[in-house]
Amino acid sequence: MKVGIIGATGYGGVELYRILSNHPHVEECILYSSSEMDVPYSNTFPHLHDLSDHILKNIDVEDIKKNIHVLFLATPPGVSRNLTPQFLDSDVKIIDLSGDLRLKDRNEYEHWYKRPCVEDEVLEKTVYGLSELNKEEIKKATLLANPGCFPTATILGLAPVVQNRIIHEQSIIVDAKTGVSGAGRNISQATHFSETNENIKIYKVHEHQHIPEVEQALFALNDGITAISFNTHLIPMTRGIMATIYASLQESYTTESLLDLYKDFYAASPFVRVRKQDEFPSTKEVYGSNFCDIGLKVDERTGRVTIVAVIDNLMKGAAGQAVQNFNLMNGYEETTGLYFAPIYP
Ligand SMILES: NC(=O)C1=CN([C@@H]2O[C@H](COP(=O)(O)OP(=O)(O)OC[C@H]3O[C@@H](n4cnc5c(N)ncnc54)[C@H](OP(=O)(O)O)[C@@H]3O)[C@@H](O)[C@H]2O)C=CC1
Ligand SMILES: CC(=O)N[C@@H](CCC(=O)OP(=O)(O)O)C(=O)O
Repeated sequence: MKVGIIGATGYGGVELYRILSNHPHVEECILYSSSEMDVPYSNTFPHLHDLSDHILKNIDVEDIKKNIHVLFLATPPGVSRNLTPQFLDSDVKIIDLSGDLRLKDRNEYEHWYKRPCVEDEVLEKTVYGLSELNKEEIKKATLLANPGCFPTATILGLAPVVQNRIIHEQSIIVDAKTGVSGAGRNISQATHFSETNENIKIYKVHEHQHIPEVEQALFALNDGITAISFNTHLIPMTRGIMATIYASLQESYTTESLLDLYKDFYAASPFVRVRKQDEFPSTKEVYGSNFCDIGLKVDERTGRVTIVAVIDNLMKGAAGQAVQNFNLMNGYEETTGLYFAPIYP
């Protein structure tokens, strides 16, 4: 299998390379850049010195069509919208890590991403790639939208109680935190060391582009879902997302019964680990891995449940999940090249 990565010089791209260069079914990994051509990849990433002899290639669509079986787009929003349609007449399977193809309603995309949406033909062919909810569809996909980092943690944290109508659909509040690598490799004032170190900042208040993605996925599980409250915070760490989720219970449930429900719901999902009673996951416990760990506790005083879901934004939130989808799309075991322990401490 020959794979290509466009955006290989970014954080999502180099994480894809880390996994795919050790994947047993990948014979060749070709790396593309729109800004650095014909130079060794290890010039951009010296930590790959002696490990990679790859030379960055120019993005030539016709050449990719001839040489690549699966193409990963680890590119900023707006790039896939232009590139993906050019592959519709080919056999190349596309896995897009950006938000360009995730929303089925083009008006929602244009509202939240503030740019024109891809054409309908592309949206219709695209499968949303959260394997814990739609594995069979993913197996048949040729065009795949890899979920966003916050939506991955939030949807996995909520799916069992939403689908089983255990919570009041209008009561969902998501308080999410992310490490700085979620903003990509480009330098900006918001991610500058002096702005992030010893600091915590809320951002995109009520305006985060992941809100419609979470609502779209939850609505597919339960048509009573309306608008959710969802906010994000930037905190001084490199990797990791924690979504702390609050919702009101329709009836009284014990923590134990909800944990059992989650364990059943995710019994066939190798990358979701439901924690024991009174054990809550931290981001370090999934660092560098493709796991999503979930803990929860019922608050009997308020009739609400607190659910905590953690992921590594570059793994289960991006590259790891993209390879999980790659495995399913190509008939490999879902865990191939991905089932390893987090880096700890
Ligand atoms: N970082 C994260 O945790 C997550 C990111 N994502 C999404 O994944 C995508 C990649 O994110 P991330 O790796 O963090 O971003 P980065 O900014 O780190 O990297 C993006 C790469 O895209 C390439 N690029 C930029 N413009 C173009 C263009 N016009 N055509 C082709 N390539 C281009 C650049 O490489 P070059 O200049 O060499 O072409 C750059 O290295 C984004 O859409 C992001 O929203 C999703 C989930 C989590
Ligand atoms: C820290 C930080 O800025 N994180 C980004 C993550 C977004 C992302 O990954 O973009 P997609 O829309 O392609 O999923 C954010 O909150 O917007």
